[in-house]
Amino acid sequence: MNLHDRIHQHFAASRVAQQDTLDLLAGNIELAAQKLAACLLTDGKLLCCGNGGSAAEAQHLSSELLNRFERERPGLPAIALTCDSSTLTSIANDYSYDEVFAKQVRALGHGGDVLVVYTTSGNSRSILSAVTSAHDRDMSVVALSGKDGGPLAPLLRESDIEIRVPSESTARIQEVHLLVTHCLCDLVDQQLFGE
Ligand SMILES: O=C(CO)[C@@H](O)[C@H](O)[C@H](O)[C@H](O)COP(=O)(O)O
Ligand SMILES: [Zn+2]
Repeated sequence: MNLHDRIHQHFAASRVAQQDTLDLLAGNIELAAQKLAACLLTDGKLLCCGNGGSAAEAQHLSSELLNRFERERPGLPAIALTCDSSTLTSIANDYSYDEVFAKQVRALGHGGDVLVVYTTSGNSRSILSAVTSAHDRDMSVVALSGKDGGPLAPLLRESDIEIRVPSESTARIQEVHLLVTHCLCDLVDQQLFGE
């Protein structure tokens, strides 16, 4: 296939992944936005994490909340657990990489906070540990995932929300995660600050 055709193929596949996700998961996205707004309205905060491209997505969400999304409004409390290299390297060095987010969740998380995890596979052990720590702290979880949900899916509780993008492609899942993230930001602003 030539380069031009490959570009068309990428855009077409991304559109399909977006539409499939809308058809399947609009209700879950709405529920997740309601959970995040309820958390923020009761003085809770969001802790966000992911690996690789998903680390960038976690930081994208926290920065839209801490700073602003599309309108002028006060900053909202969200922390990306992916940013402090001293903390990340020391936890990985002294314990294991699997603990890099979980230890921060145990230190920073309180009941009523929400952990937002991004993982395209549901396989990343650092994410599984973070979810277990969040449950230990009486936090609930919003999981943006994909593929078959991996071992993350059965770990989630009834009160958690999974937004599992129906695709097998890491790149496509990440692209849809970003769109879902922007939806969540807009729906949070709408619930907290109105039109
Ligand atoms: O961005 C990409 C590929 O698009 C990669 O960096 C990818 O995020 C990394 O391989 C991650 O470690 C994958 O983790 P996960 O999504 O399976 O939890
Ligand atoms: Zn990527």
